[in-house]
Amino acid sequence: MTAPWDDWNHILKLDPDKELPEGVTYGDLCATGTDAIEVGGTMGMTEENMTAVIEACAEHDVPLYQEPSNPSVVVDNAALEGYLIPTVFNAGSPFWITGAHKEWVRLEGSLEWDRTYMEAYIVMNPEADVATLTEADCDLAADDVASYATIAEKMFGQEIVYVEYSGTYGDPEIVEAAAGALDESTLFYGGGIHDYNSAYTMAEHADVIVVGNLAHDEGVSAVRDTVEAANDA
Ligand SMILES: CC(C)=CCC/C(C)=C/CC/C(C)=C/CC/C(C)=C/COP(=O)(O)OP(=O)(O)O
Ligand SMILES: O=P(O)(O)OC[C@@H](O)CO
Ligand SMILES: [Mg+2]
Repeated sequence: MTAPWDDWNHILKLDPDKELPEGVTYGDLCATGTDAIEVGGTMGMTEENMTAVIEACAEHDVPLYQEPSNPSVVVDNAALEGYLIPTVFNAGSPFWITGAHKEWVRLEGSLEWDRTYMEAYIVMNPEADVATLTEADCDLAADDVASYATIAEKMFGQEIVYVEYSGTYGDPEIVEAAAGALDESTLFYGGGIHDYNSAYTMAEHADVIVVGNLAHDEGVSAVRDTVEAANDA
């Protein structure tokens, strides 16, 4: 079975609650060579700001995915290739593992299963909004992370495992341990990637690197450097 992310190296994650640097457009960011755009963030998400970013990226030739942080912000938009739905394996409450998902299905009745995909998150930065919201246990050693990756793949059938350091650069040895634990599943890494070298180091271990804040803080050429590193690694 082939999956959309099989040949991705780089994802650009755009946060609808954040501005772009002066003079930078969504079109410029879509043209950086990134393999896919994920629209999402933890705080400040609304249907309106999600839709605005989706529409701004819609006319550009890059696969577009929504990554909703809760069921109430999921938008139905023809420009979307699909939905990447988080589940947080190290969350403090089952709501962020299965509860939000159950509510989504209960409210919707049925979903577009053929374009709904899961991401098994392991949240590692205790300072990140996603960690506080989900009360994640971030006090994890490399063998803990590797074991979460193993159960995600082998016990829960997750096709994507996502080591998430949102806002800070992670420990490459931990990412390496997660990579070593996976046979089939695709490893996403995100957090603190800010230049060619930081991107290259993580892309040596992860299948796909995710770049977020850099787009909002620095802009196009910095993002392009990370795409180049992801493709080189
Ligand atoms: C069932 C549905 C439709 C949704 C549930 C989705 C779940 C379980 C979400 C929990 C994890 C979460 C909030 C994911 C959002 C994506 C993410 C990790 C964004 C990064 O957020 P940060 O960078 O920490 O936050 P800010 O950018 O808002 O500061
Ligand atoms: O914003 P940064 O730190 O690049 O993190 C990217 C992404 O993993 C956030 O969900
Ligand atoms: Mg963020």
